Amino acid sequence: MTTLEVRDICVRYGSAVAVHGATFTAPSGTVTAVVGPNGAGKTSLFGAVYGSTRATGSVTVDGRRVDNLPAARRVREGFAYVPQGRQLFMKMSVLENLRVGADLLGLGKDSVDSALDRFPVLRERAQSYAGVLSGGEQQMLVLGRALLATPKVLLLDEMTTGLAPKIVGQLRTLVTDLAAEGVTVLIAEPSLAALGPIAARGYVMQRGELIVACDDPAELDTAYKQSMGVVDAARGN
Ligand SMILES: Nc1ncnc2c1ncn2[C@@H]1O[C@H](COP(=O)(O)OP(=O)(O)OP(=O)(O)O)[C@@H](O)[C@H]1O
Repeated sequence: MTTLEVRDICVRYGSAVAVHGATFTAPSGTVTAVVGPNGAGKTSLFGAVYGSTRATGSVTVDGRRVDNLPAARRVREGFAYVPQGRQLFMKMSVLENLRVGADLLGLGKDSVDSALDRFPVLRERAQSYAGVLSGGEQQMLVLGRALLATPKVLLLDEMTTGLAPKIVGQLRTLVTDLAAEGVTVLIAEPSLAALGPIAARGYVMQRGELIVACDDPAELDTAYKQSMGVVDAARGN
């Protein structure tokens, strides 16, 4: 069981501060949400946790510091990241995309078979180019690739953007299942509506800071709307 502890993360791009002293905890077996508008700093924060974005502060998994490790080493420590924008090899087949991912991670054929077991639609389309898949199928392929190494900590950046409600429902079920299997899931979305009820807890991010922490999805939704000025802070509706 993996608890992720993130303390005092700062990300700077030149003189601009994108993340300012972000501190949070993500326990295993739960989905922890980070919600905030575009430009709030969610992607920069996730990059800092995964190790692909230069940052200061500490990242600890089950008491072990990993912030001194580059992203490639954090992958070996059980981190996986699904970035925004589905970065796939569009002119390679589904199978080739998974095989390349497995090769990069030094994993065998079994890992590819397990990924295809989890996503039957990808098995059906194994020989299709990634570029001809629907948006939902592409997102499943990116997720399948991220799951090849059976991660302990899974970072999902705007997983549902632009997808049909049916696909969003399937992805929510998958994420809930992964958390139930003990994966520490961290998910960034511009609003809670996309997540539905799957996040047991979460944080509101605004202008580079985590401004509210909530242990309850309804509370998080209200806090987010209040932070955006959508509801009256005093009345909470
Ligand atoms: N590589 C970069 N160089 C300079 N500034 C950047 C870079 N990446 C992000 N920023 C800036 O940092 C701030 C936070 O961006 P970030 O992408 O982390 O936010 P976000 O909440 O993920 O937004 P979005 O949902 O639009 O991706 C923004 O002002 C953005 O313009």
